[in-house]
Amino acid sequence: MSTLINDIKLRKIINSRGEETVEVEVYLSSGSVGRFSAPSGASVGKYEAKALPDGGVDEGIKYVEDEVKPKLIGNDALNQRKLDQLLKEVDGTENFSKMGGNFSISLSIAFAKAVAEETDKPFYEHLSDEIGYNPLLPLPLGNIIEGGEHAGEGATEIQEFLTLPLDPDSVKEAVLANARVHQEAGKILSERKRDFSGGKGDEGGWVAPLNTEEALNVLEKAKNRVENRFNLNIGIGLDLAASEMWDGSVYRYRRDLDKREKDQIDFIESLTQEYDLKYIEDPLDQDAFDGFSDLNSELGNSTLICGDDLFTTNKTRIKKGIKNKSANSILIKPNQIGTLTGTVEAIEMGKENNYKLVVSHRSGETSDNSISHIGVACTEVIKTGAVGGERVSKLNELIRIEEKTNIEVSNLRC
Ligand SMILES: O=C(O)[C@@H](CO)OP(=O)(O)O
Ligand SMILES: [Mg+2]
Repeated sequence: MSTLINDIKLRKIINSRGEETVEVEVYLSSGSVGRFSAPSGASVGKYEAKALPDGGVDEGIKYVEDEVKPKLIGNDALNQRKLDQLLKEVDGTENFSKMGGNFSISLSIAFAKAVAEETDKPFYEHLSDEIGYNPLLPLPLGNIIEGGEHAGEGATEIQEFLTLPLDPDSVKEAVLANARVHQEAGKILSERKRDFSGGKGDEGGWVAPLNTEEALNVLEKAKNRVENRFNLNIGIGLDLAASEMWDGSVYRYRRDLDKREKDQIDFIESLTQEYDLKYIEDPLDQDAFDGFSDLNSELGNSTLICGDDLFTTNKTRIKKGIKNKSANSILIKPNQIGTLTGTVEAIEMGKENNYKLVVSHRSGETSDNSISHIGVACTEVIKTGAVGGERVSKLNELIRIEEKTNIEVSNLRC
């Protein structure tokens, strides 16, 4: 076995929005190879790593070829922590703005996947051996109706209307359930709206001219049909991506009234009562730690209150959230923090404080399925859409892992 880094290849590819991104391959001297390609967000938190340098993918490739690669060749890929530290030091900025967080995360995950291949383990097994949690298949959050930054002006203001099977017998049953809710919602929308054209948003959710309650009614009807037909228990969730709605004094809605922070909190509490919401992501702006705490203390006993832009997978921000009791759940997006070590540190901090972890895709995805493996190794939930090639590449990987192993599916009895 030889885990010395022998070569690194970088190539420009496109993501699901047709935007340029990077794919990295790390070759070990044994011949084993690890590959990762980075996704990009549309609703980007202001505290995330900068995805690409100002000059885009071409500048990133040149920078990594000239400045980073020579320092990596010859190192042992087993030293994940040391390599990730090296990436930070070479870049030298707080947010990977020189190299681009998409380059650093691609290198970082590709190191780990090369070692996994060399040690003959699936990536999830390599990770869980390193980190020490029992592998479990994460419950999938499916995107059914989509709006906000992921769709046009005519769509809902709220970014994601989601479903979460709560106690499925298998991950396969859960993946199929979300896909069926998506199909049923499509049928309901075609029946009730003449101005629904069948369009979808960046993550495959339906795009329709609905206000928040109308969208939730469609979602509820669709999920009830699937629950009854297949005897399942499916929760409803929202990602409000509220930083995108916040203009500094109010949350802007096109079809509902604009809301000050207190009104936004009341609105979410009343929606939670009416629709029994089980998952609420980014209900408030990314700096509203106190407003998050109010919501968490009201709803946190029976609903996951999840911080995405609030935390940006960053342990300093997560620490602040824990101190303030701002949430009970953390969204994990590896490219927000730029290294696998940073990702694992965020996860560990969450686990130590009994937070639920949700590993997540980005709206501009590639067909890479590494986040499925991160989910199996260390998160209870995975958010990666319900349909669409770049989404199902991750969901189908979970089905494959389930079939090949006796790993059980997570269970959120809430
Ligand atoms: O807000 C989010 O949670 C994500 C993924 O759904 O969107 P984006 O990748 O555009 O940030
Ligand atoms: Mg989000």
